[in-house]
Amino acid sequence: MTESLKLIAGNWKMNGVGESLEEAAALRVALDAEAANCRVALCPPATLIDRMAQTLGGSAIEIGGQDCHGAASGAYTGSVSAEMVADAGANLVILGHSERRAGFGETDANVAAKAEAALAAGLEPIICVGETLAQREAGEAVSVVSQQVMGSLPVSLADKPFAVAYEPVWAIGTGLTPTLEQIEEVHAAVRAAMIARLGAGGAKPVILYGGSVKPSNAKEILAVPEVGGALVGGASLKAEDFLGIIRAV
Ligand SMILES: O=C[C@H](O)COP(=O)(O)O
Repeated sequence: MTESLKLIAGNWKMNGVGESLEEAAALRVALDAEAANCRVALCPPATLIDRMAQTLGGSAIEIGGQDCHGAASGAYTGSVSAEMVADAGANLVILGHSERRAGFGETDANVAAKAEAALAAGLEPIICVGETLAQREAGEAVSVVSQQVMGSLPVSLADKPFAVAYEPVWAIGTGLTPTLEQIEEVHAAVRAAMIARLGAGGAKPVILYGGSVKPSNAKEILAVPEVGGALVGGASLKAEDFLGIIRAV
């Protein structure tokens, strides 16, 4: 069981232009006035990291990228390296989100390479895993997620700060969530796989839950054993919604 501070991270996905930073500014004002009982992060599109860093500079709110390339530099048109993400002002980076695994063919090995690159750039990776609906219905959720953890976490993470996010694919953006028992079962399996992969280094990092987290369900989900925070999509786009989740910690 981890003693680490919970982490509430907002993944804006491919949403947001400059004026969206007003939501980040509003979040900052609120959290300047009432300190959060947890770590709080916003992960905007890469184009907004720099301006978000200016908007949030000096506040406790952390900033994450949504992806990075596994190579340090080179002929990879359209890609962004971990060093670029860090240089723009982020200290975290989401890796292996199911939308990248499914839409861009990312494998566990790709994700592990990206995690190595993130570590080299001084970024804290948030490594995502999760089963599809077909895999859950086939009774394979625990085995699929455990294999993703084993394959996506490089052993070099053992003594470094990082997080794993369990996001059932079928719960993302659907309004559906697993039962609390299902969340507890998979989080326990993720923890076991982290320890199997990293030894004692797998015991402490937080395991986030992601998938249709909102102010109305955050409290019960965050109270589940081994749920060390949340990776929030849609409900992170508006400061007031995101604050509702932060206040549930
Ligand atoms: O990264 C965030 C997850 O994909 C969850 O998205 P959601 O909260 O919109 O379901």
